[in-house]
Amino acid sequence: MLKQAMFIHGEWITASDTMEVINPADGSVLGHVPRGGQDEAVRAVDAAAAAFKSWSSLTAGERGSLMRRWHDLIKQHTEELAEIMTLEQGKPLKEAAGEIAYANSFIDWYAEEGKRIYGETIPASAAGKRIFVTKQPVGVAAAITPWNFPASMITRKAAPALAAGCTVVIKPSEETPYTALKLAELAHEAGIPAGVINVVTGSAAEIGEAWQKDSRVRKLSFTGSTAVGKQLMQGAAETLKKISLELGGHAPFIVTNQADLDKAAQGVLLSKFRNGGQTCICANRIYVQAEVAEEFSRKVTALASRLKVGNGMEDGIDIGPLIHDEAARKVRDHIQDALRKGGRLLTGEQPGSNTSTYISPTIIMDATDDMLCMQEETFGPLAPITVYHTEEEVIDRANNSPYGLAAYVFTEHLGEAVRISEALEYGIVGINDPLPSTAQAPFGGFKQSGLGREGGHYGIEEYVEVKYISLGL
Ligand SMILES: NC(=O)C1=CN([C@@H]2O[C@H](COP(=O)(O)OP(=O)(O)OC[C@H]3O[C@@H](n4cnc5c(N)ncnc54)[C@H](O)[C@@H]3O)[C@@H](O)[C@H]2O)C=CC1
Ligand SMILES: O=C(O)[C@H](O)CS(=O)(=O)O
Repeated sequence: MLKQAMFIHGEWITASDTMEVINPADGSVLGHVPRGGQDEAVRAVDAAAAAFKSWSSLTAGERGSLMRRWHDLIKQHTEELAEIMTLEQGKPLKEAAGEIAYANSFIDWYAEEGKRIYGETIPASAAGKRIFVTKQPVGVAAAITPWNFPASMITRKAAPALAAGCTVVIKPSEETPYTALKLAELAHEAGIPAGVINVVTGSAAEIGEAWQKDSRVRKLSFTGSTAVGKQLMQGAAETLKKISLELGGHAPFIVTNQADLDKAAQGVLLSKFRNGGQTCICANRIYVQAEVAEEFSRKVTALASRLKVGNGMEDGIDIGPLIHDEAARKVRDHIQDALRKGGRLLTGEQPGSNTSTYISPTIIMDATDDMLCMQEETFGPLAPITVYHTEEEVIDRANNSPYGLAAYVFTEHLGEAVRISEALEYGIVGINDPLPSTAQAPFGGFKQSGLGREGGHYGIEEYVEVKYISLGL
């Protein structure tokens, strides 16, 4: 089930130098994948460059049909893919199966969208000329992806790339390579030609550097931390690649005194504790209007305290382990800092009570803006709640962040919803919706949360070049 090899030009490549893949549920070794480096990175670009001409020469319909077969195989293998994901990433099986469906929805959507990469004609200002605008695939696209969504962060890049006629080289996170390798195996089984999809495992720095320097790589798409994103952007500048960056977030979650408090409390549960809080768009700062603060905090605490934490392979688990000890340590640091600065623990992790990768959903009331959790992304199951008084105040506090990925506002008042959502400096705003992500909509952030969009017709534009043809008659 777990491929212990890289996938380049339709072949499984092993190596004597390998990297351990750890099961976050118990720290056991799941297997070993090749520690690829510069040579393997270049070999993958060789394969993708060699396959580009034939792949881009297919019609969009022919590429779409092959993508449809890939989609159908992924659907048939959902159970196996979900098990692989839970073993290497930790999320509960039901959530992993949900991610497989979400990942597959990008293949489904872009198998069709490739047929709608329209150009245009423009009335020429000069007599005897005709102006045509066409769109062509950029070429070899490199995708570097994170561990928190091991399937969907790959297909959110590979699907539009393939549909547009590009070929791809993929480096999954060293924490979660097996999901990516299984997706590549199924693509091969679907008949997607050798070299169109290549997966390289190994040294992130070496592989990343090789792809940044390689002029044949015309597009770099990255999902991960803002720090690494900035580094890749600098490297991509050397050969002026097109770049898409989906980076960190620090989402404000606003509950006004006009909110349906049951809906808002459920919204916190879905936004904050999905994937154990290890998502870039989960609620990080909860702002509740003073008049409803106590009632709301009681509701959300009652819901959160019922969530079951444990090994994602077991039935009935709502929150699995965090990805590794370092991630768990950061969450505990945020909890202890908040309590030291006057936060009130409503439910969850008592400081010093636990050092494992399992952290109970934790809610802290009376949060203040000087707390670490109110300034930097926690990436774990901690929900700090702070009170606000006026609409102007909450908009200013919500926007006071270097991040601008997702934000949420819960209110039943239409005018309030429109005013606040328009004033929020975020690329994604959920109004009474804690789960906005979907294949047909543009996902991406303002400020230091990234560049470009993934999903929807915006997402395929990232993989084409616009060509203007001027015809003199
Ligand atoms: N905006 C979004 O959609 C998402 C943002 N993130 C952000 O990423 C962070 C958590 O994910 P991580 O995987 O730990 O992020 P990370 O940035 O450490 O790693 C992401 C990917 O980049 C690779 N990488 C790391 N250093 C590299 C280098 N020097 N050159 C080339 N590749 C390199 C890693 O191997 C991995 O494949 C959080 O900050 C989270 O907010 C994560 C997922 C989605
Ligand atoms: O990496 C992430 O956190 C994802 O982009 C969030 S989502 O697309 O699964 O909502």
